[in-house]
Amino acid sequence: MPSPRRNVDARPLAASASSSSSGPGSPAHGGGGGGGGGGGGGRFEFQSLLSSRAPGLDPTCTRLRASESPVHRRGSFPLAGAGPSQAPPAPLPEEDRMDLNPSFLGIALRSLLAIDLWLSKKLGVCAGESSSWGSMRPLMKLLEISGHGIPWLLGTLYCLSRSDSWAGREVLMNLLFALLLDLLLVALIKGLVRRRRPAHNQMDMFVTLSVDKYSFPSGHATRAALVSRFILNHLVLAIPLRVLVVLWAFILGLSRVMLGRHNVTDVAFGFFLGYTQYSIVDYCWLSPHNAPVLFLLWSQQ
Ligand SMILES: CC(C)=CCC/C(C)=C/COP(=O)(O)O
Repeated sequence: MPSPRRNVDARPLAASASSSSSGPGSPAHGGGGGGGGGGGGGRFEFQSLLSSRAPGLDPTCTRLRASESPVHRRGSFPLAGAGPSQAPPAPLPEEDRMDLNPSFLGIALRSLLAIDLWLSKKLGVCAGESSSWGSMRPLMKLLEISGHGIPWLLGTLYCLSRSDSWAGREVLMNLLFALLLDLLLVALIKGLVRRRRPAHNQMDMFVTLSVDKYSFPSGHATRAALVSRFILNHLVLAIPLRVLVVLWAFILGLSRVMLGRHNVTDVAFGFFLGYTQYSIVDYCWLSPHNAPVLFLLWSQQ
């Protein structure tokens, strides 16, 4: 089991350090302050800086435990002068390490993640009854139902059963296909990514699937983007109604974060995915020409 102490696995460096500039007078020499000390005598602090700058050192020296926060890294390793009698410790397993010199992309992603978590927590103002906007929670939950999969699936099936024109049936059949594709893709990605919902979320949602314990991407956001793009492209609506459809999608996405159900990136990616899903549906548009069996079967119902 990894030690709870925030130690950098820099043990191979000890030998190099003894022959280089590090010593009791070196700035890298910690003297035990700041929690880096422990067994094995004196310890070096801030080894990450030292090892990342020292040329020719073993790159494995620049690694630390993966469970540690990068902002709290604090290196420590036995003093070079601790004596050659100490047996060289076994290296940490690869999966228990993390690069101390992450790429620019790594830094950018970590920063984005930190901003995402911070912003999502700030915006989660309806996460509980006692939250600052807790009184708005019932309204947010109503919005949640307006973007839930069940009313959309049942509503589409109902309209399909009532439709008496081929054109109407074609559009509804494609909406049904779009909704099913959305459920499938979201479940697949949620199952693959397995990002937990924010800690401040109360899991009191109306009918969920097992993958809905995960938050990335937001299924409501994908549906909002998909359905609103579908409606705007296939229903002839007056401008105010078109604006209302776009507003509904946007507010539904925002409400996911306000309810504490999602982080901002879950919703942003959900919008992107829903928008893309519509392009897929449009590309594979089902019609009596390319899917005659489907339409014949339905018309015999
Ligand atoms: C049971 C059916 C048919 C759909 C589940 C819909 C649902 C609960 C999606 C989760 O949405 P979020 O990812 O936005 O929380």
